[in-house]
Amino acid sequence: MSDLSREAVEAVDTAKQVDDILGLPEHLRDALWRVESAKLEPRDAPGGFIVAGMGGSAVGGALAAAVLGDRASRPIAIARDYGLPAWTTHEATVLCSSYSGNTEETLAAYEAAGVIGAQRIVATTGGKLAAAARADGVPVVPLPGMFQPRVAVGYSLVIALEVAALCGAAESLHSEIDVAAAHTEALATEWAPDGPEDSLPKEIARGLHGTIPQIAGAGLTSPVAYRWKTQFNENAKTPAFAAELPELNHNEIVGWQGAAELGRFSAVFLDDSDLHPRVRQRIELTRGFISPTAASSFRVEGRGETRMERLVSLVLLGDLVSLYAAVLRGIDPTPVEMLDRLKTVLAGG
Ligand SMILES: O=P(O)(O)OC[C@H]1O[C@@H](O)[C@@H](O)[C@@H](O)[C@@H]1O
Repeated sequence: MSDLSREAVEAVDTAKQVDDILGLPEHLRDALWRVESAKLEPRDAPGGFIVAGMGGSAVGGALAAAVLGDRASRPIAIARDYGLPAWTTHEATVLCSSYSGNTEETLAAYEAAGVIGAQRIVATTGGKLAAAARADGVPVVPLPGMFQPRVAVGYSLVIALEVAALCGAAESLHSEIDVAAAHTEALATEWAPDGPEDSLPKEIARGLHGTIPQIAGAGLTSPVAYRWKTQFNENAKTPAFAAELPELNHNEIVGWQGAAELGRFSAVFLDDSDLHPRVRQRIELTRGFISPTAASSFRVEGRGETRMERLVSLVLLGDLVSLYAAVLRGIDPTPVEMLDRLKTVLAGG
């Protein structure tokens, strides 16, 4: 059962999530247009830039901070909680990002930003967040309403980048985003179900099948590793873990000694040409050290010239690997029953 053709994918992917994932290049372009159309007023924010959100909406902020790297000129923080960092002042800009507009942590952070008097900007399809923003006169970047929240990662990434530029936290990457969208299109074709049966995401999905993957990133690829982990959780419905280099060389590497006794664990190292040379050396060495106890391991490098291209290529790759992993398990990647159950219980209490 290792068929990952279009027919095999459609047999389990009832909601056609695969086509939404493959729409990433278009999402990047559409997000640029949506920010432009929202006509946000540039406002210098010496207090830094905070992205408040959860899941796919938060990871867009983390990916944006990674793409910017040392092109950021002010602190950029991600708030995945009911509140904001203790240092937040009225001089900060807070982007409240929630696809549904109904995520309670993000709604609480939105309120907290209002109490502090920080500049607020909202990105959402609607829900309570849009209603609150409307009532408060807070500008909204409207999102298209036909996706699973986690599929809208291209939107949350680009909107965070654009708002970072508008509030003086970083230079504008507008043209870099545009070029990256075109670059990603070619990858989407190559890696789609209709593409070759031995394409990179299909090969990785087959290699990880039946294992618990640990995804390791560093620098640019750290938040991408986390994205892969969460996509494995939500799409493939398996445990998965993310770790960072060089930190994992100071603890986690030792744990691999016991890996084979406890189960089938695999590793994916997300490499990038721009990483510190010693980190790149550590990736290769770590992969060699863990190979006796790892069920499988992969080292993949982002494709493209710019940081944006390379990061987006790895996001797309991880999204497709997680989807193909679901197909290999014979399950529909779209529903997230555990999350829905938890939300129902929380709503009752
Ligand atoms: O972007 P919103 O709608 O706030 O969702 C944030 C997160 O919520 C979770 O419960 C899941 O649905 C995730 O896939 C999603 O990324």
